[in-house]
Amino acid sequence: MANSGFVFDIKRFEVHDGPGIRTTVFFKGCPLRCWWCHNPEGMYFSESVMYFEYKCIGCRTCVNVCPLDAISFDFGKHHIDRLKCSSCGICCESCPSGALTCIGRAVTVDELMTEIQKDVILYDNSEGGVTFSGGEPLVQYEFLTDILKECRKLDIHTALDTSGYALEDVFEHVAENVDIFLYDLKLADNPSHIIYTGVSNEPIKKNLKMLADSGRGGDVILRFPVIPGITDTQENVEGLAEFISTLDGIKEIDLLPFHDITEKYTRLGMKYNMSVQTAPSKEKLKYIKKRFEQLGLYVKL
Ligand SMILES: C[S@@+](CC[C@H](N)C(=O)[O-])C[C@H]1O[C@@H](n2cnc3c(N)ncnc32)[C@H](O)[C@@H]1O
Ligand code: SF4
Ligand code: SF4
Ligand code: SF4
Repeated sequence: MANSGFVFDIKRFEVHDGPGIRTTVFFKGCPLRCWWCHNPEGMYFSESVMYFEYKCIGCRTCVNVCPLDAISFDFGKHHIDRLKCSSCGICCESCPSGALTCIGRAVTVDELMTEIQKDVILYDNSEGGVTFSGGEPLVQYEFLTDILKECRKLDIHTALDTSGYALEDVFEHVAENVDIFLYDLKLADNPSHIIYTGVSNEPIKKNLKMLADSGRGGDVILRFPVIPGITDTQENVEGLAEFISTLDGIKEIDLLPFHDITEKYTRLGMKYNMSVQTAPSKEKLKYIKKRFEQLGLYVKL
């Protein structure tokens, strides 16, 4: 039994992560590397050091305390050598202005349940609950299962915001304790999926098909990130429509138009692969909406 897990955020009063008012718990770690990911701080399992330039007062405390000499000022500009950094967190603790922040912390099942239970009244009044997102929550499947079981005991509604990328038996085991799934579909073509996310889409399709075949299609809300030039092409939309049409019971797909987060990647010292920084056009969204409506789906935008 996993008594603790690693999370990077807990947001209360969320209204976009499933029905009603919800608390969203963001798990650290993800096996995918989607080019457009707006939560890059969730990709790595270790703590992520974020640097906010506008808060830095240039005191150089961080340079002096770093045990690995990973911080320097190059021509007056703060620099973290990410290859040297071990994410020990000492610089974040010592920074007087909050310019350096360490993202990610361990929480026990009890601590997380205490946090989740703070808003039980709101969940009850709004038919809401708790959503597990990330990163990819399935990576910490033992911890996730423990939390899901606790929520079920207390009759707290649960949603799993997932890429669906997991071994079949792991997915099946976790799914037993989940009320609804916010299940992402990104790219229909496998070679493209590998290029843009780093992994095959086969386990993702298989796990979704398994849910639909077991009569749980009605518990699935599909999510489609509309990424200009990558996922919003006619070829991809047709490919996904073809796959979705083989799934029983699914009634809804939510379109998530691309939004740019270049700044977050800069603060994390990570490379941002997206060359396009604009949202998809209204015409494109209209076309995609119409195409999925033709499958009899309710399309939320
Ligand atoms: C960050 S992911 C976490 C859950 C899970 N790993 C997944 O991919 O579904 C949550 C949602 O954000 C969407 N998303 C990620 N980056 C985005 C971006 N730049 N613009 C719009 N949606 C994005 C994903 O497609 C997914 O539906
Ligand atoms: S987290 Fe630790 S190793 Fe990394 S830069 Fe800060 S002090 Fe140095
Ligand atoms: S300790 Fe904080 S404020 Fe001081 S130089 Fe480092 S990042 Fe800037
Ligand atoms: S699967 Fe989700 S969390 Fe992981 S990189 Fe892709 S969008 Fe980000």
